[in-house]
Amino acid sequence: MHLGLIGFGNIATTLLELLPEALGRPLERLSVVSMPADAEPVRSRLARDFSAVARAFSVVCSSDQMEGRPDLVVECAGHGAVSSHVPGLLRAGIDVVVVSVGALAEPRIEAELKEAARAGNARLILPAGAIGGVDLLSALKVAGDVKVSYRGIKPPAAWAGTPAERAVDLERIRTAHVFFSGTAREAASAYPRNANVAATLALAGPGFDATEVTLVADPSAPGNVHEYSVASPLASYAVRIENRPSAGNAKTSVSTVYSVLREIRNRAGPLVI
Ligand SMILES: NC(=O)C1=CN([C@@H]2O[C@H](COP(=O)(O)OP(=O)(O)OC[C@H]3O[C@@H](n4cnc5c(N)ncnc54)[C@H](OP(=O)(O)O)[C@@H]3O)[C@@H](O)[C@H]2O)C=CC1
Ligand SMILES: O=C([O-])CC(=O)C(=O)O
Repeated sequence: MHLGLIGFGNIATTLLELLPEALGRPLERLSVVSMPADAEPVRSRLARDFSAVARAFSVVCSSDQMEGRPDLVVECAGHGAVSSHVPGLLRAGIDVVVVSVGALAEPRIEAELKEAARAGNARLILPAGAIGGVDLLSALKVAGDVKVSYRGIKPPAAWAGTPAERAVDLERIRTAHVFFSGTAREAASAYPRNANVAATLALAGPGFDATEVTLVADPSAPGNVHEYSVASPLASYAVRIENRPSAGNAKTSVSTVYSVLREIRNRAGPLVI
């Protein structure tokens, strides 16, 4: 398999630690798209820590410079990287797993990605990411009248550097504070590194403007907690997930990496589950 990776941060590097054992064999090639200033450090890190991951490596600064044709590309860089890199890959017929799902909250980006996938006969794959139960939601949606309400609860440090800082004194709060209530579109746009799951629920379910979102900073949170409920004429259910944050990024739950790994294993192995 030739795997492309856009981004070389927490998700990408944790994924590379897991890949050799998960796949049981090295990739044919790994192509990494990094920011220009990061290219040399990424090359050194690949040679030092990840030589067992692939038989060949390349590091480029733009997705159209990737050597050969990847079988699959994983975007794990952020909302900006989705609009710069993903439409071109899809138009070229390359399937892409987009982890920064919240980028689709911008209607122009959602339309462009769908148009590009159609034009290239490629698939835009949105992983479940830090949550589960998306399969049932996506199935129920077809029958109509599905309602989704989501609550994202993280320790205060995970909200650092976000607009939550204007509503809450993150360093001093002692109890849980709700600092945002609104739609999934508003949440995904304002919290691009923290509310991608709200976008995933919206896309699998009733859409960005009909998905209710509440965001909470809670010093007692047992990790990054995602709670949501689904009501539909066919079934109703509620989910609560207590995720461990990643060592490399408190905002990102480590299970997100395993969700990406699942997409790759489903692609590389004989069984899809
Ligand atoms: N669907 C889901 O459930 C979840 C989705 N996410 C999404 O995944 C993203 C990545 O998470 P994580 O790995 O923890 O974040 P990190 O910040 O650790 O890593 C992101 C990396 O991507 C790099 N990068 C940014 N823009 C580009 C670009 N245009 N081209 C190439 N590289 C780029 C960054 O470089 P630099 O630091 O130099 O800017 C950084 O090294 C998050 O921003 C979020 O959008 C996260 C968690 C859950
Ligand atoms: O990793 C998580 O817990 C969820 C997250 O950051 C997001 O939805 O963007």
